[in-house]
Amino acid sequence: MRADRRGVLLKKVVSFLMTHHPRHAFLPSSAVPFRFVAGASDPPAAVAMGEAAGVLQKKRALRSQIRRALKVFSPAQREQEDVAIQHLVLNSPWFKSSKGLCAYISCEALREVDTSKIVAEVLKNSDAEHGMKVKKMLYVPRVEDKNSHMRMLRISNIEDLVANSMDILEPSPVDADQNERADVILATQPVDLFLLPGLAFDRHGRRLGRGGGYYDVFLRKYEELANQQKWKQPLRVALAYSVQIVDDDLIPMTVTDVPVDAVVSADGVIPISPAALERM
Ligand SMILES: Nc1nc2c(c(=O)[nH]1)N(C=O)[C@@H](CNc1ccc(C(=O)N[C@@H](CCC(=O)O)C(=O)O)cc1)CN2
Ligand SMILES: Nc1ncnc2c1ncn2[C@@H]1O[C@H](COP(=O)(O)OP(=O)(O)OP(=O)(O)O)[C@@H](O)[C@H]1O
Repeated sequence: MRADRRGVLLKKVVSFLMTHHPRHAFLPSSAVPFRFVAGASDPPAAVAMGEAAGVLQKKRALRSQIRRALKVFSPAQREQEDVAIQHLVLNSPWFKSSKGLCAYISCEALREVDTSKIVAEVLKNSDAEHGMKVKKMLYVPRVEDKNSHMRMLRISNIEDLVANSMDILEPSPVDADQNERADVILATQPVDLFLLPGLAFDRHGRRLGRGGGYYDVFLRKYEELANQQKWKQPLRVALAYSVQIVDDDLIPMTVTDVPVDAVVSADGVIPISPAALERM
């Protein structure tokens, strides 16, 4: 196929997906689900992998800007927002009704929105002593290698976590009885909620992570699994301090970047996708 015709065809496909694909139609950017555009030779690999120099530079600059803003963010304000965000999550119907979730274990040094209260609540509810309550499955990240490979492993106790080389708490691959921990990708039951970290977010669902690609790879993999299994897609909910919510034209999105359905900040929940508008 001639290059110009190929371009027109690609534009048509992209335009169709932007208006017809239910999970991504809300995002007016170049973020098209990877599997829809990764044809035999369309588009060129460099574009498909989204690593154009300009994009990389823009992402790096924005990461530095947000890191600086987080550094000067006052501890009192941070604590107030941590309390408000966790309160919003813990009291929301979509969290209360959740049967299984993947959440990050917040790291103080990275100045991430605190998840300790949420994690404690989920673990408390899955404790045998609280057998009357709804038991939620909790999966948390474990970095396996530097090739953007992260697994989400099930924990049932806060003691299941140990600090890794980056000083982030993560589960050991085996539990106290030397049994392999359940991996959410191999689980027979779906999760319905992801609580996501990141550096910057906008009101259209764009998300900028720390640059490892760990979450983008994982989220895409889980999306494919849910489609294969005919499970409902989990809600992707980002937790953000006020200084992490940026204007709409600042976060560049490429085909591998996965948008979020909603953002929770201290000011409230911002539902973005049709799924979020329906469920939140
Ligand atoms: N709490 C938490 N757990 C997580 C993640 C996360 O973002 N937060 N991850 C999500 O991927 C994975 C780990 N990836 C990470 C990627 C970068 C850094 C980090 O320390 N970044 C420094 C800059 C390092 C550098 O570029 O020299 C930073 O962002 O300040 C940490 C974890 C899995 N677990
Ligand atoms: N599904 C994928 N398949 C292959 N490579 C990917 C995929 N998703 C992201 N990557 C690659 O990972 C690298 C980091 O991507 P990016 O800068 O978007 O990460 P991030 O969103 O900041 O990090 P994270 O996803 O961990 O929060 C890039 O080189 C990107 O092309």
